[in-house]
Amino acid sequence: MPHFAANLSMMFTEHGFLDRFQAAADAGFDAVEFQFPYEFRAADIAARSTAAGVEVVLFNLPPGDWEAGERGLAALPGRRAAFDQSVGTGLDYAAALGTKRLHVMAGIGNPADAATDAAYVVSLNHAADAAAEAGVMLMIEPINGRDMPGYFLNDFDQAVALIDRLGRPNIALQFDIYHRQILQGDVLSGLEQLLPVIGHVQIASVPGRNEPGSGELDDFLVLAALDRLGYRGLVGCEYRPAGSTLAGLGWRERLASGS
Ligand SMILES: O=C(O)C(=O)[C@@H](O)CO
Ligand SMILES: [Mg+2]
Repeated sequence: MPHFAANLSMMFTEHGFLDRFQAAADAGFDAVEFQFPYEFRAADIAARSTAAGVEVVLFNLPPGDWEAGERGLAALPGRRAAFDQSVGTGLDYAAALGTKRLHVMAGIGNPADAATDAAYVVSLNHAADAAAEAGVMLMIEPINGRDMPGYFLNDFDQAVALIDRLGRPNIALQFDIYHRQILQGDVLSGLEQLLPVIGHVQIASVPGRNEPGSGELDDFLVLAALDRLGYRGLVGCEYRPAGSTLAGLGWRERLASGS
């Protein structure tokens, strides 16, 4: 059975953010991830994750001005200084929380635009240098255009070609099964082919983005395939519980029992 991390931006939202660490631990998780921790002090988050005994395995770099529509800065030609600053902030939080994986959001932009593509490459190279010094892996994640219209990185082939082109050992693919199924399906072949460049996996049902096992895909078959393929990394539960978080956790027992 894969090693699961509760996504605290989507799960346990019955509690305030800082209380979600203990709630996840009480529900049997020893690892958590979340999207943006930046409205809280890193020291306060570290105190809560340590007290709860959960490892913080992944979060995102600051995404720019979310309210104004920004969804990451890496591919924005005019936002290089802000991107560099976001790398510093993300790495400071990672050091305080003991986190070894950071997701770099690309931003809204046209993948066919040469200046945008060039900005993305320069940004990722810069971030990879800084992250390598800190022993941190950077993740890039294709995101479907229904959830995030106009997102620059919206294709798995595009992401893998970029990882190859950059050739940086600390840049890997965040394979979100939910986005993959919406973007192109063929999930099992994708996992098998891309395993060497996968640094983190996330899961949610499609199309509802709810608990695994509640959508169009046989999520249990996919999770079994991850085991069979030898994936030993984390699987982030990046789903919105259909009801209460605890009531929705029965999928773990169903997975364990194979029913
Ligand atoms: O939307 C997703 O999928 C993510 O992994 C987020 O971190 C991006 O906001
Ligand atoms: Mg994701």
